[in-house]
Amino acid sequence: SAQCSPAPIGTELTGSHCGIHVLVGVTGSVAALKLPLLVSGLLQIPGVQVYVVSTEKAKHFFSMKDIAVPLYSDQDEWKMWTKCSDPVLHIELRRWADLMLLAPLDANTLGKISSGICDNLLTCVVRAWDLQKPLLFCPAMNTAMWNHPITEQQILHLCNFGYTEIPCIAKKLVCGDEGLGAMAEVSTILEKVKEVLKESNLLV
Ligand SMILES: CC(C)(CO)[C@@H](O)C(=O)NCCC(=O)N/C=C\S
Repeated sequence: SAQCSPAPIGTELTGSHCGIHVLVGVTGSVAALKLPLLVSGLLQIPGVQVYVVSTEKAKHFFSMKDIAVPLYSDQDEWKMWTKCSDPVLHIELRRWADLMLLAPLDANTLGKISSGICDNLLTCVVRAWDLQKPLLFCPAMNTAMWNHPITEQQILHLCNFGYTEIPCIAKKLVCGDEGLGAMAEVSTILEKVKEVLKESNLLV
């Protein structure tokens, strides 16, 4: 589809827009260091435009200068909304997105989403998510966290909402532990996104 300049948030009325809008949610796993790689890979899918929503903790793992697309975080919500007639950022973002990709999804945010906690911009977007739109998530956490029984319970909750898991893989983790908990490879994530975009008739 024709390359169209991304309309700034707040001017987006609901209804059709050109391009495929992918919203990447990034949380505080060390796997967030892969965000620049993931974003540039997504931008190579024809017609895809990317916005990023980051938690505060995630920002420790990448540099904003390595992210060539708009990145929103908690303060943007409050900068944009000062009076009732102002746009609400997490609602504008849910309207803008055709697909949401939570990569990496850390243990903390997995827990919040599975129980409906929405105490920051990212979890508010997810809490308001239109379940007719695809939401993919890539768990990433220390092996000991992964092995705790609550992890499987919470992932099952997300799958029951209709979200798609891109399973973690076994690796020697940066903290030296060996085992499950590493985020899926970026190439795997990109293939899954393309597959889902085709299934949703967003990508030909
Ligand atoms: C960072 C990367 C991608 C390097 O290959 C890999 O180790 C990973 O996904 N780790 C995420 C697991 C994690 O958050 N560990 C936190 C403490 S061990």
